[in-house]
Amino acid sequence: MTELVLAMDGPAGSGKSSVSKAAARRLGWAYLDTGAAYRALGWYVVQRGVDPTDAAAVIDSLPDFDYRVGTDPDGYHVFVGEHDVTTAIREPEVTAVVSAIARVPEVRTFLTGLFRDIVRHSEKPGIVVEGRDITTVVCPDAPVRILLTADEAVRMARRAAELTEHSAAHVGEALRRRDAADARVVDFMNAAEGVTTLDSTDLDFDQTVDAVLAVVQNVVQKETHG
Ligand SMILES: Nc1ncnc2c1ncn2[C@@H]1O[C@H](COP(=O)(O)OP(=O)(O)OP(=O)(O)O)[C@@H](O)[C@H]1O
Ligand SMILES: Nc1ccn([C@@H]2O[C@H](COP(=O)(O)O)[C@@H](O)[C@H]2O)c(=O)n1
Repeated sequence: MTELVLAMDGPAGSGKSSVSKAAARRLGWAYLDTGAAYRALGWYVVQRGVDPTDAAAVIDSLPDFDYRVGTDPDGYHVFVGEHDVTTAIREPEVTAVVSAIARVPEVRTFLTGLFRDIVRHSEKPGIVVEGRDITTVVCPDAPVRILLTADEAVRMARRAAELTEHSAAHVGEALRRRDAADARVVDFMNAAEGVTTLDSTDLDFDQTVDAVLAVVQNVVQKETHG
């Protein structure tokens, strides 16, 4: 049973996945990427020939959505049924439809239940859970809650630096469009009460991971020494 939850939210490209994974590795904790589930559902409905903007049809797909995700930061795999979709869910075709899936309230309720189950059944001493509504909806009582931000231009530059066949302008525009659509559903640009904002604009990757671990350390010390 997991003792400690580190909840992390932030906009696209802020570093949630990579920083959470590295933090989980350093802490010896589990790691849960919640965006992977929204992406996998997007992949699944497209495979079934369902229009991702047809909310009723998407809801009809939920009972057969057989989703499994690894929580080991070193052995991370995403399955839908027998299909390993770890790579496929990162393709631009899936990224383009995921916000339409994520705005359906029934989808959010279904996946939130699934995330809470995974957290409950994790056997590591702690778990890092990252997404858009983890600090506010999925794990609002987590002892450590962080909003990871970075200036939009910096996030775009980091994304553009990744190997891709698309131009920096295209990558940047897609990121901005997705954030705008997602922000209509959940607020991940402003920290809720009690959530620590960590701005990584002027930090490199290792400094950002160190800053996350410092927040965790702080909370653990307070819990231990009162
Ligand atoms: N502080 C940092 N300095 C430099 N590069 C960083 C930093 N944090 C993250 N990165 C890099 O930025 C890119 C985006 O990070 P990542 O994929 O973790 O973001 P994300 O918030 O999970 O994005 P998305 O929501 O789109 O999945 C990656 O290439 C990552 O290595
Ligand atoms: N808690 C979450 C996590 C993700 N989403 C939606 O999924 C998309 C993909 O997320 P990534 O973190 O992999 O980029 C994201 O754009 C959201 O539409 C969500 O709604 N809530």
